[in-house]
Amino acid sequence: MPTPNFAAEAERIRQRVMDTLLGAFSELSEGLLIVDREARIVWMNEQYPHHLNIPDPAAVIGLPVEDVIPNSQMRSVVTTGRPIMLDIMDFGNESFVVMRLPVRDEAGEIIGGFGVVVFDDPRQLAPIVSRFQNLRHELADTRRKLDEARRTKYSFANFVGASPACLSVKDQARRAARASSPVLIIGETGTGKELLAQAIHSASPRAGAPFVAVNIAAIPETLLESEFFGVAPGAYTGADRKGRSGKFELAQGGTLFLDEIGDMSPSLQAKLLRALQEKEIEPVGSNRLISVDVRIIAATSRKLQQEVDEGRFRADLFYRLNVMTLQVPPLRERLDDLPIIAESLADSVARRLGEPPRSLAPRALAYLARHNWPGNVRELANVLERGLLMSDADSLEREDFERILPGLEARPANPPAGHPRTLEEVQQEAEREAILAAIAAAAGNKAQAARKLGISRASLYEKISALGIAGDL
Ligand SMILES: Nc1ncnc2c1ncn2[C@@H]1O[C@H](COP(=O)(O)OP(=O)(O)OP(=O)(O)O)[C@@H](O)[C@H]1O
Repeated sequence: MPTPNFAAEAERIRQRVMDTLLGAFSELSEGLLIVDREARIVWMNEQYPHHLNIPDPAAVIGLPVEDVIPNSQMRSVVTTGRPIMLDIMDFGNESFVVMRLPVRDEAGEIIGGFGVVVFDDPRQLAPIVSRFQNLRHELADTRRKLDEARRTKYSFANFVGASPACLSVKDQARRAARASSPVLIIGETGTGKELLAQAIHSASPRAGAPFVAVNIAAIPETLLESEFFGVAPGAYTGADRKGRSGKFELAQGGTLFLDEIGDMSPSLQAKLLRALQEKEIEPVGSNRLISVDVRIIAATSRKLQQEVDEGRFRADLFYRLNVMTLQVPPLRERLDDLPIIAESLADSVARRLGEPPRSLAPRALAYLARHNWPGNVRELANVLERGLLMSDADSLEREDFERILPGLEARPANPPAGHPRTLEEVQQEAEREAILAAIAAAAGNKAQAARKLGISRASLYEKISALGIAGDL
């Protein structure tokens, strides 16, 4: 229990601190500043003008604080009434550690605020300041990389191919670039859907604004809504505490590419439809609507019309997205394009690997044309990269690819599109394609592929052996 003596002494000390604190700060601190409730400078201690390179201290009285200290946060303190207990403030080449507090009158009304430079010599705080500066540099670097990533890499020139099917897709894509309505790109995995989406964006009037891609199949369902619409400050604890912009906001003025739209859950489909109709989004945990001006390009490797017919995809969203539709043919249906795509990919892969360029022997190309290419152009790029790494010769030969894709000579050459086949052949081909595509999409994980296909792992293995596709995996 404090004695009466102690209580009196404590009160005396408290009173003295209250009376002299500001004076002590003023003497000890290299900077003390007082502003009124409009954030105009009311007073500064003697030392501060020297640090701020102010020749005539009297001349700054009455000026808005930012006119004198551009990075000052005093206005926020007097507007919100919230103190900023510790902050690093930059001024020219110097960094000060500062504390800012609001000042209230007897009735509790804010009448102004004061800011104190707690440390003016960053050397005293070298470890903290250098960590802060490193973090800031890392942040600037990450922002720059993000901006680069949001710029498109591809234009129509990168979509290689001269087959009638390819030329027709490119032609439609060019037309889509001139329009502003949504685009739906349908095609198997690796056929170049994202490449086309980027090319459309780069040739559109939105080219100067961001291109933001979201792969719906790659993001857990529980995170998709916040990924799309953002999070309001305070809605979550932890890393999202401060709030975060969603992909819609990040794509403001530009294009949002929604890959694997067929994988979207019904509840998110409803929210996406609302966002497209109203041109407004509501971040998670907020009741504020944000206007968005975003062009949607959606892509799917599923038969979306069938998903609609079977009730898995909303018809109204489908019609909204299906305004301009591009059907990208699989590689096996435009084998005429294989040599020119392979040449172009071999060059770019060699450049990326720092390898000398190689040619592709005609027999090698003929051998590659026998493959079914369930992973399409992406798979072709991967096979060429492996071929390049395995051989030092100037020209890649059929034998190089026999090692990577064994057993193709035993298989009949791919029939030209439209070649009549028996129903059994068609069924087997469809199963073969679905299985290879599912395994490619699951990056070789058979359990995951079986789940996607809706069959057990055992029956997946049975089918792989019955269809003779083990060599393709
Ligand atoms: N016609 C083409 N010419 C040159 N490169 C192509 C072509 N089509 C696709 N590619 C290349 O193949 C790779 C896969 O393309 P992309 O990612 O656009 O396919 P996707 O259809 O979006 O695949 P997924 O559905 O799996 O996301 C990329 O490296 C792309 O540059």
